Amino acid sequence: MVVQSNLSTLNHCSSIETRKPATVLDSIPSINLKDPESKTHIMKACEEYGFFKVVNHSVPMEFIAKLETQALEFFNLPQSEKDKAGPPDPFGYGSKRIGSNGDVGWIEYLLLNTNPQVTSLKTLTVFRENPEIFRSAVKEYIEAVKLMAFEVLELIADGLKIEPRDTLSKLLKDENSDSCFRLNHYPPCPELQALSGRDLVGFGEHTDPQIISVLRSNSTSGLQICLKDGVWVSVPPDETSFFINVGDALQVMTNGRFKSVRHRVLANSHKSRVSMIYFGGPPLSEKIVPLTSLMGKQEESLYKEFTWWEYKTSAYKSRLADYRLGLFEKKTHQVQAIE
Ligand SMILES: C=C1C[C@]23C[C@@]1(O)CC[C@H]2[C@@]12CC[C@H](O)[C@@](C)(C(=O)O1)[C@H]2[C@@H]3C(=O)O
Ligand SMILES: O=C(O)CCC(=O)C(=O)O
Ligand SMILES: [Fe+2]
Repeated sequence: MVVQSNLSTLNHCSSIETRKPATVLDSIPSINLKDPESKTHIMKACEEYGFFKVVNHSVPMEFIAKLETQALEFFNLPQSEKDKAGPPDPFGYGSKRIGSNGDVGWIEYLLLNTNPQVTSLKTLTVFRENPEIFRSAVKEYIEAVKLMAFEVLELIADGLKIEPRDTLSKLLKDENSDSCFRLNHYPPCPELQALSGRDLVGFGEHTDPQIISVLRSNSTSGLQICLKDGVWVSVPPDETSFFINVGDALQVMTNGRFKSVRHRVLANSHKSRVSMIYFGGPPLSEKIVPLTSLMGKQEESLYKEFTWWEYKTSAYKSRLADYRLGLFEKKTHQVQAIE
């Protein structure tokens, strides 16, 4: 990303009016994975926020640090080098444009497929420029984070009293799981101060379409989540912990008991933010339906039946801020919602 130092550059990105300073959410549920009560806390967090922090996890800090160094090494390459790994299709290197439907942000990123059988040519370009070190840093990080995601999904299954307890995690363990991985870099934006009263959007508001996302960032703030009452709150960064987002697919599988969390990232005027996110999705052919054992006797699904492929195809045609699940809700419930 070429960081040009003039205000006209900022006109290409969206800016939003925000209350300054934004409320900082110091009550973010923090789940200690080693706590025997963690499943109860996770349930509350998923129902209240669709979001929580994970501490006392077993992902080695060394893996995290190594990948962050590699990511920065990549993002510090000359623009012409980075462009060789783009444009994203959706995998590969992207700058300022997010997705292919007109969304923009103060960001550059690498989007990678975690399924080694489908590594795209562009991804290979990234690795060829920085051969084995980058590739192995990505691999060891994803492997460790996946284990943590499985553990979290098994605790969720326990909390929901779903049997077997790998009902959810097996969707991510499947060799055909349609998961992906993203390295985001938000360069500092000193001109931001001139946009008095406004904030520059790094990554616009959205929900993640998958089952869960596991996010780790450096110590630069910027992430905000939207609470049930529509208020946006800042999430204090914590470089040693992970943040979990409930995704749209998990909202459907719990028939709306859990809500996917709306979140966004605002640019920072003087510090760069680096984040790494694993998006755990099911195999493309998987039917995304409420889990039978969760449904009450008379309870009906709020959603039409669809496969992950159908949802993902539709999601990737949408704009970031769209309410993607709307197209898959049963009409009767939409009418009820309006009444
Ligand atoms: C604007 C878009 C970018 C996105 C695909 C989409 O059309 C709508 C969903 C977006 C999102 C959000 C979560 C993840 O970052 C992502 C990789 C995903 O699966 O859905 C992105 C997509 C993307 O960047 O291509
Ligand atoms: O970069 C971040 O902290 C969050 C980005 C995000 O929400 C995403 O990539 O889907
Ligand atoms: Fe996201």
